[in-house]
Amino acid sequence: MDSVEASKQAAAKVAVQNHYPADAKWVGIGSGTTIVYVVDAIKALGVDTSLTRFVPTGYQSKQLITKAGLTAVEFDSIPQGTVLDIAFDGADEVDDDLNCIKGGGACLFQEKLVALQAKAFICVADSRKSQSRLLTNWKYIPIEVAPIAAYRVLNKLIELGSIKPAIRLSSTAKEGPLKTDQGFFIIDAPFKPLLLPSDVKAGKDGSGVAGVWEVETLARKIKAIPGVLEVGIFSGLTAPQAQAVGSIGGQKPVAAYFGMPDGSVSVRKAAV
Ligand SMILES: O=C[C@H](O)[C@H](O)[C@H](O)COP(=O)(O)O
Repeated sequence: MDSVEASKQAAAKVAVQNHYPADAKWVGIGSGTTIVYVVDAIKALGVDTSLTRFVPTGYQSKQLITKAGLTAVEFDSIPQGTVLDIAFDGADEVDDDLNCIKGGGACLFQEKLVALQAKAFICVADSRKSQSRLLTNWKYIPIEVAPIAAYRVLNKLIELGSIKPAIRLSSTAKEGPLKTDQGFFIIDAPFKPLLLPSDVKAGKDGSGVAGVWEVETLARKIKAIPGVLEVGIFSGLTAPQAQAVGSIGGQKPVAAYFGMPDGSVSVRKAAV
């Protein structure tokens, strides 16, 4: 196993040890390469999972759960009003405020539903994903769009300052756009690095002038374009912060675990 994979594995182990509730009834399982180590770590805990239902965030995630001998229940089959005890997922980039970019593997819509439905979302990643501001190392925002609206959305993104947004193509031999689990397209939209609210308070203009945006402002602008199903920015509140203001669900993780090159694990926690 190379050092990046080893760091993902180390982060997954610590995250699961710290957050997996022994009596969990409902657990969200994200998508990507890092989440594989989260499922391994849950199995390694040795707790009784016979009554636990694992909620996938797409095809790959469902296969992962099933192959591990765990019970998968798709999001549209969970009883109305059910709150997941916990949700684990990876990320493409995480900033100082725990805003995330997700969707590098084209699974962002179901991932957002699952994160929003959980009492807490825990992010697990390797050190490359930890950056002070979004779009530092990772260069684009994945956006899931209705195919019929894709070209119009591309133009609206250019109006917002995106630099050469593009419809993501299939990586298989079959030519044409990649299709998500919903049968939608993904547009990858590069933008300049995003600002935090603290940058704006400090006097930086995050209103999109010169194409420079504050993270939540840009997320809302993109989400408001007709034809956009979901945007791969997870921002705003964590679930406990949302609950404190009488709302259900938050998009941001309560904690992000990063596996470091030296084998250690670094944790970034949200303010309560
Ligand atoms: O669409 C994919 C998801 O958002 C993933 O969680 C994200 O891309 C991180 O994936 P990985 O763990 O493979 O870096």
